[in-house]
Amino acid sequence: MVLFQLDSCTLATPWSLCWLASSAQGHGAKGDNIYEFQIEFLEPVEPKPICRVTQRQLNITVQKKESNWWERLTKQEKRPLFLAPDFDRWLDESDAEMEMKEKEEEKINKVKIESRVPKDPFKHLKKGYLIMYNLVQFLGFSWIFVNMTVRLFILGKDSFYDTFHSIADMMYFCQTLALMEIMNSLIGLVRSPLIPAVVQVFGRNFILFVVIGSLEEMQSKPVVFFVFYFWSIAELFRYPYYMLSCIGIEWKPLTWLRYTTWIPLYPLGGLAEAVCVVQSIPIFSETGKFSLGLPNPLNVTIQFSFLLQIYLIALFLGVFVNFRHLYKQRKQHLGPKKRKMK
Ligand SMILES: CCCCCCCCCCCCC[C@@H](O)CC(=O)SCCNC(=O)CCNC(=O)[C@H](O)C(C)(C)COP(=O)(O)OP(=O)(O)OC[C@H]1O[C@@H](n2cnc3c(N)ncnc32)[C@H](O)[C@@H]1OP(=O)(O)O
Repeated sequence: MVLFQLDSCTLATPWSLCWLASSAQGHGAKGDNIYEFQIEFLEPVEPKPICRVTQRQLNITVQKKESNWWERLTKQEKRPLFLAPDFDRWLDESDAEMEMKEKEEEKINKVKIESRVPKDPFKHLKKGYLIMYNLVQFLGFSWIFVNMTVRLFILGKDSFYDTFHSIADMMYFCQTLALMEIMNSLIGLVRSPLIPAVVQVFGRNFILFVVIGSLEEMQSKPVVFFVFYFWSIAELFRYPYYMLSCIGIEWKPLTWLRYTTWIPLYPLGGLAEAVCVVQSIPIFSETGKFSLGLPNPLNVTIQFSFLLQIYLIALFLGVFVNFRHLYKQRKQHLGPKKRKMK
């Protein structure tokens, strides 16, 4: 390794701007010494080279006065012994021409595509709305998560029993607002397919508003803690990911978290929701709440607890549908990128 301390790096001789003379103090093949070199270029170059000293090397970038092809680098025909080409960055005439052609074609294609796609006059409004929507949801779910975590640390297991009473209002707010996700998908504001969004939002809201919200007996059960906790952890990564994507920023660790945390959380969340439903069945049976007495000669009543048993199957299917959807999304965002065919 050669360590240099750069003393000077100049283009010498005022009568011709063809020289690069450099001198540096450092530790190299001749120990601590002053190392110098001079190059006389074939044609004139710009007078101010860019010098950059890194721990490993000294980079001097010299620009040609006129951008044309030189037959060789130095005026003297024989290449100086200390000079060697860097083939990693080497370009010959045909490489450079190809590169220029590709760039031009890319530019033309971009202009063609842009002129084909009609400009959306509400683009900024839509983006503004999505940023605000994601920000509000992020703040809401962060509040839920922090509140629950702090209560868990302070109260321990006791916090399980009154999760609903301290969190419900914010959860109602966030989950009601989440109905917009169905709307966003329906009007094509975001690229989410409709079915996973419907399954997600209705599935959660059914648990929140009907199974827990309508039965006081359910509200003090510890399972509520787990349902709310699993929901909120996932959203801590999802909404900031969306927010950044709205402004065209991708932060790899966040993308990874958004498309990975659901792997344990989705089955756990689905399981907690199923436990909720199972625990509510005897309560709905006893109270007869939401049971439908149909006006018919046999006097048949459709028990809500029976519908809940059917819902358990739907929940299992819903988890499967969304798990598959999220798996596809993960592959698309984190899987190996497909190379463009030339
Ligand atoms: C009416 C009958 C209903 C019957 C229901 C019956 C049963 C239901 C059972 C339901 C079980 C639910 C269990 C569940 O509640 C358990 C849990 O949630 S546990 C906690 C863990 N959960 C999660 O991690 C899931 C979180 N939720 C989601 O991921 C979404 O809601 C989901 C719809 C599942 C998937 O999202 P999406 O389809 O949107 O995929 P992407 O995130 O990849 O987004 C696709 C592209 O759209 C862009 N996008 C989407 N939304 C936004 C936004 N708000 N702002 C900006 N951009 C957005 C996104 O960037 C992607 O674009 P690109 O591909 O270009 O990157």
